[in-house]
Order: sequence, then C-alpha cells, then structure tokens
Amino acid sequence: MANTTGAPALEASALTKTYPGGRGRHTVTALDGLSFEASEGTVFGLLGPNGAGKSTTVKILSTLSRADSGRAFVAGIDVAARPDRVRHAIGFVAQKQVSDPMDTGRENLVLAGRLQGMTGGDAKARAYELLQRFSLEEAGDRLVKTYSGGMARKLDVAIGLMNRPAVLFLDEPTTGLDPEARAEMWAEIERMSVEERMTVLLTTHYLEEADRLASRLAIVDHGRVVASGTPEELKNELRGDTVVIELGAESDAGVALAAIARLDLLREVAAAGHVLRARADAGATALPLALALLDDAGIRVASATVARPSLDDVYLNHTGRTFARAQGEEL
Ligand SMILES: Nc1ncnc2c1ncn2[C@@H]1O[C@H](COP(=O)(O)OP(=O)(O)OP(=O)(O)O)[C@@H](O)[C@H]1O
Repeated sequence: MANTTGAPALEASALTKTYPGGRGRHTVTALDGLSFEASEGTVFGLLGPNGAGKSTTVKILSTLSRADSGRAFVAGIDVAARPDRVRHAIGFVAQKQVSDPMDTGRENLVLAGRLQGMTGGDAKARAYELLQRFSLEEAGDRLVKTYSGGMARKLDVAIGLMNRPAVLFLDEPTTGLDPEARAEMWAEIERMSVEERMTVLLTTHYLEEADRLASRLAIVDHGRVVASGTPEELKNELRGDTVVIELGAESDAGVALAAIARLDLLREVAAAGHVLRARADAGATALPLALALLDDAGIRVASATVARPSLDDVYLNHTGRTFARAQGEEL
C-alpha cells in the first residue's frame, strides 16, 4: 500500500509510555516525549542502548501497544484511530524468531502469507520470490531447525515482507549474529530498501549498523530523542578529533583520568572501563602530551589513536556518557 498523502511515511509525535513497576517497584518511564519523522523509501534508524525505549516505540507504531499520550502515523494513517489499516500497510520483524522450527522455510512463508489474507497461489509465488532473494532457495524445503542463526533471521525478515509492506519494522535485526551473517544481513537490508522502495524503521544498539544502513537516524536515550540527522550531519556537529587511549589491563582508569584532566588541549574526557576518550581541536598535538602525563603518573598504555568523530562521540556529546557505558548500565 503506497503512501499517497504526501505525509512522512512514519511520524511519532511526543509519545509517552509508562509501565507498571510491579511488586511495589516504581513505574518505568519507557517513552518520555519521543518524536521523529521518516521519509518514504528511506531506512530510518533508532539507535540507543538497551532499555532506551526503541522496542516500545516500534510496538506503538506497529499497533502492538498503545501510547499513554502523543500521536503516531504510519503511511499517513493514525495508529490509534485505524490500527486495522496500519496492520495491512506494515511488516514487522520482532527480535525473537517467529518461524516454526518444525516446518520448512517455504511452509513458514506460505502460512504467513495465508494468515495475511493472500490466496494460496499468491502466497506460493511470493514465497518462491523471497527464498530466491534471500539466497534460501536450496534450504527452502528443509526444516527451519536445521538452519544457521543467520538463515533463520533472513527467513524472519522474508516473513515480514510477504505482504509487500509499505513500511517494514526491523527490531534489532542482527543481534546475536556472527560478523559474517551480520554483514550479509546488512547487504540484504540495503538491497531490499532500494528494490522494494520501502520505508524501513530499524532499531539497533550497534553504532556501526546505524552508521552503515540508516540514511537518517535518531539517537534515543531514556525515552527521548537526544539528536537526529544523517550520520554525517551528526558527526559533523562535533569539531576536531577524537583521542582514544586504551590503558593496560592493570592500570587504574581513575588515576589516568586525573593525570590527563589538567591538559587544556583535551576536553570531554571520559573513561569506559580501560578506554579513555577525549576531544581535541588538534588531536595529533594533544596525544603526545597526554601520553607523557600518563607516563609520569606510572600508567601503562596499550594503544592510542586519533580519529575523526564517530557516532560513539555523538552519543557521548549528547548524553554525557559513552555508548558502551550506557549499555553496561542498562544490562
Ligand atoms: N512490558 C514491560 N513491563 C515493564 N517494563 C517494561 C516493559 N517493556 C519494556 N519495559 C521497560 O521500558 C524501558 C524501555 O524498554 P524497551 O524495550 O522499549 O527498550 P529498548 O531500547 O528496545 O531496549 P532493548 O534493546 O533491550 O530491547 C526499559 O526500562 C524496560 O525495562
């Protein structure tokens, strides 16, 4: 179903959602005024650590959950007013496997198509096409329980595509995949968004994945969008270089932080485990001075680099903590 209204393909406006805490615990604020817009035919990324509110957003947009307040539109349709129409316009690939391991890949696809109201003939034809597209044609008639993790994940995505959705929700599509399967999935998502001219909402907690796939992205933290733009725009907001110093395993990060804190050339100095990060207008000048201070303090350094800003630096800049630390806090 194409979006013919000229409205953004996805629009979330000031969404809030709280969950009851249970067993006398405080309520959990999952969304705290979250807003974003995604244009038709693009891959839009929601990037944030575990617990940031990404899945809750996807559940509201895909009609599986209701917001406490705020509004959301998918393909120009109000999700709260017309959930039935939204369901026909979307595909949803959840974090958990949806295919039945005791059926073949083809059987899973045909069943999904039939449940979505396709005729038997149409469902078989679309299943054939998707098995080819995802290089699963040889495995298509094997039970899913014999598939690798990467193959099962591709099948889940294919199931989400059976009804030719205008908008596809991909909730952490590569979590748990090995690097090779992850790279393959990235290539499929890129190809899919171009060939099917679909809008894709991708949630991820991998910075590299957001950088590679999303034409625009929103960084989500504690249920709010703290920054949004193209990955390049977000990185270009930060001037200067990023200095990263990895300390030896026996080194005390607190002592190291104190040692380099007095260097005026460095700003936004932060530690995550044994890795120190800082920003500098001229990283190549600041780094040797920082290393000398660490040496004076008796701190052993395992590696040191100067690089252009990454999305990790963007995250740190907007939230005051590194992405790795935020992940650790929420796990
Ligand atoms: N059904 C629920 N009941 C209670 N709290 C919930 C429920 N679902 C989510 N939460 C809480 O709401 C917050 C946001 O969770 P959400 O799953 O949306 O985050 P996320 O960014 O998708 O994280 P993840 O990457 O781990 O899925 C978290 O603190 C989470 O513990």
